[in-house]
Amino acid sequence: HSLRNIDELCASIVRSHRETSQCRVEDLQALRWKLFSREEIQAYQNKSVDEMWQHCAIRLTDAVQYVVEFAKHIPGFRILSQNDQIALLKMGSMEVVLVRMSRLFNTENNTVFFDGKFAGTEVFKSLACGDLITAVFDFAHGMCALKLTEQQIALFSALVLINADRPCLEDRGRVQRVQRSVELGLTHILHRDNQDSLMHKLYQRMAVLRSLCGLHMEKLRWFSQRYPLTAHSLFPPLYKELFASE
Ligand SMILES: CCS(=O)(=O)c1ccc(CC(=O)Nc2ccc(-c3ccc(CC(C)C)c(C#N)c3)c(C(F)(F)F)c2)cc1
Repeated sequence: HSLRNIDELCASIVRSHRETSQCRVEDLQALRWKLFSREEIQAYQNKSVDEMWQHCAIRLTDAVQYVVEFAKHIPGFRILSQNDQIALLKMGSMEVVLVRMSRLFNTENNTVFFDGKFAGTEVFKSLACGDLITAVFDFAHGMCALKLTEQQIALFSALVLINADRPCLEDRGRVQRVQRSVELGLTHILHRDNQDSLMHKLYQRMAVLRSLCGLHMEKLRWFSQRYPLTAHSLFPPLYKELFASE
């Protein structure tokens, strides 16, 4: 890999990240004090479990669709087989959504951008998934503490997605080669920013992400058993395809 290739790789991943972010972080920073009123919070808390799950599944699927677009523009992702692309998205898209979501987190009042305003954990009470929501918020806090730049987040997101350790890959060797080039890109960016020490912290974040998404799948299994009709006929097809473990 000549340096020029790595620079080109980083530039295309950063461009893809910017073009596939549902909204620009600077626009949302202006909204960071736009909180839900007591009545609006009450309305969310009055929703039934399956109503709130369906509402969140739709919001999550919106965010996942942008991650699918991001993946398709990563050089090296496109050259993978269809099956390997699906396998990587099945395991990694939720993780990238959570990395992206942490950019829209206000650590001063512990709120995250959701449905057009900034929501605290109490908004999600009717999901009956307090531990998952707490874990999502804690992860966002941890990510904010690293104060990553958009370029660092772009390369980190690509690395979260292109992970050769994922189960059921057809051509693990090819995924490894793409993963290594993205790793080189991330270390190159961190070195250029004089933040080499961030690399091991980012690997720790990846481990937390994996357990977080494991918890999400566990809750989804619980929910699908309890509310099969909602899970099978009211969830967005992409959500079911990516997260339902059938
Ligand atoms: C700036 C562009 S962007 O970064 O792409 C972007 C652009 C828009 C948004 C808004 C957005 O979609 N926020 C949102 C969506 C769903 C959820 C959520 C809801 C419930 C659950 C639990 C599960 C049982 C369904 C989970 C999980 N796991 C996640 C959340 C938040 F995590 F906060 F609860 C926020 C966020 C980023």
